[in-house]
Amino acid sequence: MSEDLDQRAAPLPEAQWHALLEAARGARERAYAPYSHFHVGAALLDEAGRIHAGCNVENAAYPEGVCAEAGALSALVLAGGRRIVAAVVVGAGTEPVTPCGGCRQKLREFGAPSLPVRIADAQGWRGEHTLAALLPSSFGPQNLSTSPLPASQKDSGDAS
Ligand SMILES: O=c1ccn([C@H]2C[C@H](O)[C@@H](CO)O2)c(=O)[nH]1
Ligand SMILES: [Zn+2]
Repeated sequence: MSEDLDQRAAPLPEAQWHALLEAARGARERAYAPYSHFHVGAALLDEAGRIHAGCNVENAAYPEGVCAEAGALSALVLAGGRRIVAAVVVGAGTEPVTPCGGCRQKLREFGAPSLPVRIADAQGWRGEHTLAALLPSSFGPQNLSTSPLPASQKDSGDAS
């Protein structure tokens, strides 16, 4: 196993998970969801150890609404991040909120199949999934000859 894969396999310290949870909860409080009333917050840890948060932003033209994960991803890219190391999504109700299909693909652009995605609600953690479990047999940057990823960061589409 390469050093790169070893690093990704190392579990994230709980203190960092907690910081991500707090960032996602804070973002969720800023959600603009007057139509669904379903407030979501997300936080992403990048390769430099920085946390980027986002909330869902709905629109009177319903399909133009943006998910919390997409907002956090934009913040990560704007800050110069290129890798997602860990992700947290915080929803509202009693059912855990996992990222929608579109967001799973968006996360795949900057996250390895081994990316851990934790789900939480007001009570606390509700589960952890790899991106590979959420998006099996995924299509990612490594599938294109124009992939922006260096060889060391490419890994097979479905490995977790
Ligand atoms: O993982 C999810 C699931 C849903 N939503 C948003 C989209 C919409 O604004 C509202 C209801 O689907 O929740 C997110 O932001 N992230
Ligand atoms: Zn989404």
